Amino acid sequence: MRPIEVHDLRKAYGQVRAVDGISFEIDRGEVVALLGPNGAGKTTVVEIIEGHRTADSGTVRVLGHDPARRERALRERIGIVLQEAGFDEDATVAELVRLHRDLYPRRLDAAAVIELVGLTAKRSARVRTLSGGQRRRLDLALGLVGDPEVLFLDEPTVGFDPEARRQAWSIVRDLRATGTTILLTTHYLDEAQHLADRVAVVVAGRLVALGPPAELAARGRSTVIEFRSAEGADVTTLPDALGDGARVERDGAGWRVTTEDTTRALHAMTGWSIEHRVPLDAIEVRRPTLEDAYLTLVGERAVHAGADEAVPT
Ligand SMILES: Nc1ncnc2c1ncn2[C@@H]1O[C@H](COP(=O)(O)OP(=O)(O)OP(=O)(O)O)[C@@H](O)[C@H]1O
Repeated sequence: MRPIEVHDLRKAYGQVRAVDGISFEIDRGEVVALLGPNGAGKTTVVEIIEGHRTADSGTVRVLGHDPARRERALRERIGIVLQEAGFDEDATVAELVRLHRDLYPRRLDAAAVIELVGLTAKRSARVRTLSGGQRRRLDLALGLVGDPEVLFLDEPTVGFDPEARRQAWSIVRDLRATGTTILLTTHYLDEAQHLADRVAVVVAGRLVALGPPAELAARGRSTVIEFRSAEGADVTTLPDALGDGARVERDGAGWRVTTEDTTRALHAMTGWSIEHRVPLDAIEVRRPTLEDAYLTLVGERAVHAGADEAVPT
């Protein structure tokens, strides 16, 4: 038995098939990141696994229990770190952590957890005086203090400064090392790349990819060629010059070409550049990252589904 088992999960809201047949399992001590555009169905999947929503069909087991039954015996063994959990604003950080700790049979030391999330200096501060990032650290402390076997993290580092982010990542890695099973949602692909043993990409209620980040990034044999061009340069004829074997996309101040035939693409691009007098400034040829793979996956699915709302985030 694995700590999390999900089989053919389905959930519709009226006509919207929010979750449309999703299956996956997570091993003990494994970190899985759920990725997907806004409205893809991630929250619905996670909340069904947490026992906060009920599925229309399919089976879910968390530590062998059906979470829909909301048994105390299960709740005591899982930790949930939500965004914007409601707190008693007048309580202090230390009071809240201790109160929370008392709900669990397996407990960590409250002061140690406060230290772990970097809130020791704020331990006597009232919740209402905390900054946004400090509240999120408190969320994390409350999720950890019951020493959970399975931990759910909902966009755990939104609003964190870069140092706090690194600190949160290191906490997650330490937890994994002690055998905690972690399911997290994130829109930060670098976070998924750093933390996740496997990423699960959900688009329009379906799982379109599941695997280690490096494996997903290396899927296919494509290469990414990036360049900048002067303000107002006309790049409209470049796709024709490249033909069907390459994709051209705007990327911030520059352009990104994705191709499986690097030599041919570079040849076509330099020829086009000279002919049209558009210099390929800061040209760079690189292996695709998880972000490239994700954008390709989400872009393809959006085209297939005809869903113009499936915009990558
Ligand atoms: N309570 C609800 N009632 C009706 N429709 C809902 C409800 N909850 C979610 N939906 C719809 O189900 C789909 C999936 O929503 P969900 O919140 O699971 O997506 P998500 O991947 O978590 O999105 P985000 O990244 O924006 O948080 C969306 O089309 C959403 O509008």
